[in-house]
Amino acid sequence: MSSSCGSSCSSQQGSTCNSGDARLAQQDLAINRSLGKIKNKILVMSGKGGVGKSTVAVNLALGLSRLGHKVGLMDVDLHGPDVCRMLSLSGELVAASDEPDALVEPLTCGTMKVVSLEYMMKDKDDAVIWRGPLKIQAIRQFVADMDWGELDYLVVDAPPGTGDEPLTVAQTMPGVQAVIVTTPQEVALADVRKSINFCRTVEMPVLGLIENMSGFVCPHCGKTVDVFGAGGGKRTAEEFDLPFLGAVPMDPQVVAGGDAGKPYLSSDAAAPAVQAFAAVVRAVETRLPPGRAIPPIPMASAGSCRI
Ligand SMILES: Nc1ncnc2c1ncn2[C@@H]1O[C@H](COP(=O)(O)OP(=O)(O)OP(=O)(O)O)[C@@H](O)[C@H]1O
Repeated sequence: MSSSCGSSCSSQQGSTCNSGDARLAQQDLAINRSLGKIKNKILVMSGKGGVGKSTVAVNLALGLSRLGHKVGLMDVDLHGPDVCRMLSLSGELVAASDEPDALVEPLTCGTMKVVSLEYMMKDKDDAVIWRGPLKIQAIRQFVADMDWGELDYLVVDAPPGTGDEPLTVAQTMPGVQAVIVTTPQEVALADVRKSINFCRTVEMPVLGLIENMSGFVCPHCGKTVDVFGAGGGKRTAEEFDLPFLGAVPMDPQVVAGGDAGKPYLSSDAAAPAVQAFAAVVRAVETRLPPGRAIPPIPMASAGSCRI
């Protein structure tokens, strides 16, 4: 971490650097302690915006928790933090005690622990104009200061692209694996290839690809209309020799659910997209088994949510 000081520190700056280094080293310890209790970390990312990454992150976390796993969900998408809105989750993040180094309790939604960088903003409608180092520090602090407890899965929702947020997650969370979300059209697939190359560069394994908005199943005749084409996600997965975790069709209920703060997995279980999401959740569970499953303990909800 001393590299952040540069080599031209004056002696006075040097002492600032040293105290900064000590603080970072202490934070590293806290991060390691926090992550040591988390069995699997999943970063949900996409090359392109609006492909359904937050929708996938929320429903994947919810699906895994419904299978009886202990799940945490962390939203590090500072520019469009949607996770709490999608869960109708409100409440305050509070420290467990008055001690200066007390851990902060995440919000709870059913048995899920949820944290969003949204809580770093004074006004939730403010635009975030943060430079890289501030974002990096905020994410590190969110990992270090949260009382995640023991988790089978921590699902992290990152903003689109390969910027500071996914890079910080990849560098801060050893063992984290990427789930890459795409839509079937070629422009989205071109960006997915960049995401795959990013994962290779930072040596983050790719757990698999998901093709979202993969056709629209007509509720009247049951016929599938390939609005954005179909099969591109699977082809890209094959091209890069990566697992394909499944294709989720378009369903207007996904939008309605997201806007109403009711996660899609809670809608009609017979809907093709609900079944497709459930299959994706099972594919993730199979490829990334939780190890020794810890029976879920229902937690008192610190906020309110609609799952
Ligand atoms: N399978 C689907 N069928 C219909 N609508 C969907 C589907 N998946 C996502 N959506 C809708 O598409 C919009 C974008 O989804 P979402 O916010 O999850 O994307 P994102 O990739 O996280 O966006 P951003 O780049 O802004 O972070 C939302 O209105 C969401 O409800």
